[in-house]
Amino acid sequence: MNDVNSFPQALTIAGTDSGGGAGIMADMKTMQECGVFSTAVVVAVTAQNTIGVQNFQAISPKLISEQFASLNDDFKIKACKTGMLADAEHVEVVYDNLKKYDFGPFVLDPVMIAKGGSQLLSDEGIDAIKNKLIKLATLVTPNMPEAERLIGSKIESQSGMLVAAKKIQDLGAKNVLIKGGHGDSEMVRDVVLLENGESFKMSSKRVHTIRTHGTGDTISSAIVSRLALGDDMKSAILYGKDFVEAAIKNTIQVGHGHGPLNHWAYNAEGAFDEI
Ligand SMILES: Nc1ncnc2c1ncn2[C@@H]1O[C@H](COP(=O)(O)OP(=O)(O)OP(=O)(O)O)[C@@H](O)[C@H]1O
Ligand SMILES: Cc1ncc(CO)c(N)n1
Repeated sequence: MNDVNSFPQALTIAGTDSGGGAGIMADMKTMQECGVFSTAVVVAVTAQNTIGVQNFQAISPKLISEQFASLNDDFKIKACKTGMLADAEHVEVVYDNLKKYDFGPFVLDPVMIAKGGSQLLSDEGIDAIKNKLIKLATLVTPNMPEAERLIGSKIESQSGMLVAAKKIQDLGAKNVLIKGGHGDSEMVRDVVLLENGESFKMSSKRVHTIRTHGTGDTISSAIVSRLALGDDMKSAILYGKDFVEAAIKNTIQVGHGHGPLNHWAYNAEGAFDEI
């Protein structure tokens, strides 16, 4: 008999972006391009575009748990990630559900503030991630301000990024990727610390563009996709970096502000040169 769940399936647990460039929308577009079937637990709905977040509302914890149960009843999720979680109550309900079900390796993207400056997670929510949810994480992927918030101090240098990664690992995450997209240095540097103690950096030339909406969602979703396909953590992270780099470099002209990435680009590099 055919196994109804033989096709690789991944899950994003996050907020929607009506503008299509970040959150669940960026996650599902990325997973689609990476060749996995994507599913979603909606934690919050934002009214958002490339200019900013105009409003958001979190979904009731009951309905969030019902979404988890629906997925568990019918799918075989091979890897999952979280994005925008809104507040402490919602971090807690996600924690409870991730403890309850086996959805494979868990990538925690500790989304705190959108590119336009809006706060997408309350201070209590940040504490709940730091004290609880992070302990379930196979990989955590903070950007620089998020990493600083998690460790409670400034990161001043590249060696400081590795020290910070170690402190974040000590909070309970198995593997740590600190993303270096923020700032204006000519080179963008991400730092990785793996479960076995191996560390490495991923460097690329900064693309001078304001069209960087959803970079973090995109790299974490590409990593989750590769984990769902069976990659080891290091290969999945290296793939994620290549995927997001192509998506940033091959700009598409959409929206008036922090425009979305080109999620087709990795699979079609060169095809967008004339657009
Ligand atoms: N301008 C850029 N040029 C090249 N690479 C970039 C640029 N901005 C971000 N990146 C890369 O994109 C990935 C995501 O990094 P970033 O620090 O932007 O995450 P983020 O702040 O979580 O994103 P967001 O909150 O918008 O989703 C990293 O691999 C980073 O190196
Ligand atoms: C819903 C949502 N999730 C994440 C981000 C961060 O990219 C955003 N701007 N909006």
